[in-house]
Amino acid sequence: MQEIKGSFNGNNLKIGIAIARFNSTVTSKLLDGAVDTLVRHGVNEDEIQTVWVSGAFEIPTVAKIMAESGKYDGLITLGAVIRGETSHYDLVCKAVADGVAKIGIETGIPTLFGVVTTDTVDQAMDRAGLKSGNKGSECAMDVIEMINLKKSLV
Ligand SMILES: Nc1c(NC[C@H](O)[C@H](O)[C@H](O)CO)[nH]c(=O)[nH]c1=O
Ligand SMILES: CC(=O)[C@@H](O)COP(=O)(O)O
Repeated sequence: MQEIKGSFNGNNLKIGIAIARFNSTVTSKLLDGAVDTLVRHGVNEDEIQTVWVSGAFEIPTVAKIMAESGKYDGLITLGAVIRGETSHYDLVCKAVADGVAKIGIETGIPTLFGVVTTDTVDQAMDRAGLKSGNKGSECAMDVIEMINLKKSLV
């Protein structure tokens, strides 16, 4: 049986990050985790470009532009959608998840979903480096693996 696996070697990779300012106390920690993990796996920090948008809802638009630019081997999207009093949470979450998912499929550029969607601030913070890990760091590992997996498949 032949197994094809992606390595976690980030050397010479160009990574784009689309990140929301909304809940920046959380998203900035996601970014720190992502950049730290990318660099620790060989990505040159000068080859990481971060693009800030207002809120998570704007992420798919910018990420699609980045994917189609040809400048990046892979993308990470980072945001924090925290439930409020209305149904807005559900609409934003679905729009962002659906939008980000299409980017990788439509463009072939590995695009990771690093948007935490939580009921409380504590849950979001827990996933930005506290007891539940750092979603940004997880996406950094996974985008490197996906890029290298793609290289071995095409
Ligand atoms: N409530 C949250 C938002 N809301 C803003 C939207 O993302 C969007 O910017 C606005 O609807 C204008 O298009 N955004 C988050 O990232 N997190 C939230 O909790
Ligand atoms: C995720 C959201 O859009 C939400 O935080 C907005 O809060 P609210 O539903 O109370 O307007």
